Amino acid sequence: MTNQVIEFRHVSKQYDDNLVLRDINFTIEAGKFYTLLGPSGSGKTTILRIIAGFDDATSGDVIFDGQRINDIPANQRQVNTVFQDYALFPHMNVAENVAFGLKIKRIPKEEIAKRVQDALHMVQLDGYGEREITEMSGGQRQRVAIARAIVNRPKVLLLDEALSALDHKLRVEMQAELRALQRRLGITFIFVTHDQGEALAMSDQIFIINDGMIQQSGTPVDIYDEPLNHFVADFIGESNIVPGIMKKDFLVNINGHDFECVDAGMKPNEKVEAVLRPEDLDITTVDQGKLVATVDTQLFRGVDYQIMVHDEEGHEWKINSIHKTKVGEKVGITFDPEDIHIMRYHETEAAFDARLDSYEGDDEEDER
Ligand SMILES: Nc1ncnc2c1ncn2[C@@H]1O[C@H](COP(=O)(O)OP(=O)(O)OP(=O)(O)O)[C@@H](O)[C@H]1O
Repeated sequence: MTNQVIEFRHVSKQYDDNLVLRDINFTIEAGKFYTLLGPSGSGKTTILRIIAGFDDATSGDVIFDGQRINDIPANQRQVNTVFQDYALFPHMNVAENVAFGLKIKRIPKEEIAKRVQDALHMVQLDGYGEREITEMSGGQRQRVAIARAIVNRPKVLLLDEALSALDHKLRVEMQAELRALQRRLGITFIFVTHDQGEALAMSDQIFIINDGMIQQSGTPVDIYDEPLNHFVADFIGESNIVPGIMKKDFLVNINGHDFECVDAGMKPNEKVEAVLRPEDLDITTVDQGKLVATVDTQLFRGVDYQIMVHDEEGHEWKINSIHKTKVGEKVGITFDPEDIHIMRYHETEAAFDARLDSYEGDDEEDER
């Protein structure tokens, strides 16, 4: 038996005729940091709400510590949730906010005082108990919300877009702090975000969700280096995704050119997609290049240049390079065989593409 704490078995969720989760299966182990990552409306919050007991699965089993909990009410589950807006009580001070749930459970006063103090210590708010919520900054309120959740000693802490109300600098600080807190507490965190950088930085394990389905699960490095499909390759990091033909093992044809690669096991002449990350491509001279291209735009970004080029067949490439070019200049593009990542081509991904295009048109404000 593993130290598995939550399992979803064939969980689906339907609102009227809208199927928002489609046969979700996963296991969550004790003591790890998980992230549910996906675009707005993909079903992340619905998964959290089903774990918390705020929503029912339409079908399938939700298992917690080996028991089916579909019919167990939220207040009897060993999970707590930190909401995006923190949901603190403005008329109570910090300690009263943290103590609230324990008072309802009629826990003796002395024990409440001790547990509140411990929880505030965990989130580095020692001595702030008497402060009014209105006197706390955004980052401090975030910590109060976490203290209020961990004071119940849950086995699993659910965090729904918990950092999105913070400005960029504070958000990055809180990412590191949350990660450190999870390690100190040793409990499972399940964190929901649509920010891929946040997910890569914080997680032991990421579940990529789109269209009510898990597209891929794995460590941040696995997902970045070995995206399973077009959606994941496009959603995580930046990429050039180009159609290709796998001529034979270790040889792929892209835009009419043959390139050595490190992938094998496809049928001869199988249609594939090749992913090349901009940071794995570089600019060289025309005669040294594996492809010849013309520079369209160049953007200085401090550490490097982001260069857009088009090759002789007219295909666009994005390249991150420390080498400066000139707009209109003819250059060579280089990369190594291991920089080409081959994915099987799935017809259905045309549908993902269409959805992604409409998603990219939204800005973050519209997503909420
Ligand atoms: N109570 C509800 N009634 C009807 N439809 C709902 C309800 N809650 C969510 N949905 C729908 O379920 C789908 C998934 O929503 P969900 O909130 O899980 O997405 P999400 O990935 O968390 O998105 P976001 O990042 O915007 O919060 C959406 O299409 C949403 O409109």
